[in-house]
Amino acid sequence: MAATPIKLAGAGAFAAALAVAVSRPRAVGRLVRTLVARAAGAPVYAPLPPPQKVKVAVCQLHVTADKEENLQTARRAIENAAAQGAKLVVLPEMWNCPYSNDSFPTYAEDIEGGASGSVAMLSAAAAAAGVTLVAGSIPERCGERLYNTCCVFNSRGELLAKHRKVHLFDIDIPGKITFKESLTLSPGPGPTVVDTEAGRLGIGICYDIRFPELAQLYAARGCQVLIYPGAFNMTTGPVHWELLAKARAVDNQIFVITCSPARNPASSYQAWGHSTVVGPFAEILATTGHEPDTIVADMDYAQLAERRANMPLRQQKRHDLYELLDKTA
Ligand SMILES: NC(=O)CCC(=O)C(=O)O
Repeated sequence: MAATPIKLAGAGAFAAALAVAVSRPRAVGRLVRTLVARAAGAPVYAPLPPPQKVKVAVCQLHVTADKEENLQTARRAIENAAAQGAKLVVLPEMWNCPYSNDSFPTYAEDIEGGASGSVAMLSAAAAAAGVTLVAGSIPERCGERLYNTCCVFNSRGELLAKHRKVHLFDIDIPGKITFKESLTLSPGPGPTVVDTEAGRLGIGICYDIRFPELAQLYAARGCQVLIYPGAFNMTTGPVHWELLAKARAVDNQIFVITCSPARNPASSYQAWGHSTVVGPFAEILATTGHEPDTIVADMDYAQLAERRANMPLRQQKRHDLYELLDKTA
């Protein structure tokens, strides 16, 4: 006797689930993908935090061959950013050493081992300033390999995540610029999404910005900001640096931050500079030239929903014609 109502309730629930599945196939697809990812042990991200405003400071640092000096410069910049009210602070690519294959092995540090002077300073500085710190990048040594690695700290100085540059900068424009990071560095294993007090961040390093799929993947995972510490050069910088930041922003209707070292005439690699904060309508919120500088911008995450409602690109995508395939979810 007791079995009948249970069976009926089961049939009712099945019918209801079938009705939802038929009327909302995409929602069901998302649910299935989430369950599969969870079963495979992949990280499953919480829904977006409520809209909030975040003041970001982007520190375009003067980088020299003197590592101690670079550490002090970075620490002062973090303090200065916090004094201006920033809750999120961003540093440039390779801020603790000259950007060169000769330097990477010499300046590399073992991040996991905890012996790293740069990481100890960054952790202490983030905690003292009470900021979320996207700490640019430094050369990381891990066993036999070197990586171009960005560490992210919370406001207690805890290391939240590490992004190892996924796309290595190997280019040859004869007579202009030739660089081959792969001579010394290994590519990182995949994308890095970090939930922080300053929002959900997707991290890329410099050349990573040229690959739109990585940015799309971050947007699909609910990132509010894409952050690219980078050191473009005097050939590609003038034509591509701002264009790429705006392109990633407008394609994904998302905030984009780029942070470069300042140009140093004494350096073998001349960085383009021009660190920039871009809004989700591809509008420049803050930018600078090539000198050492800290720029500050207010990001209002409510604008993400607003821009996406005004121009509903996500809903208008033709999923029947093309689809982003996230192989790491
Ligand atoms: N450090 C880099 O990845 C430089 C990338 C760059 O300059 C480019 O044009 O791309």
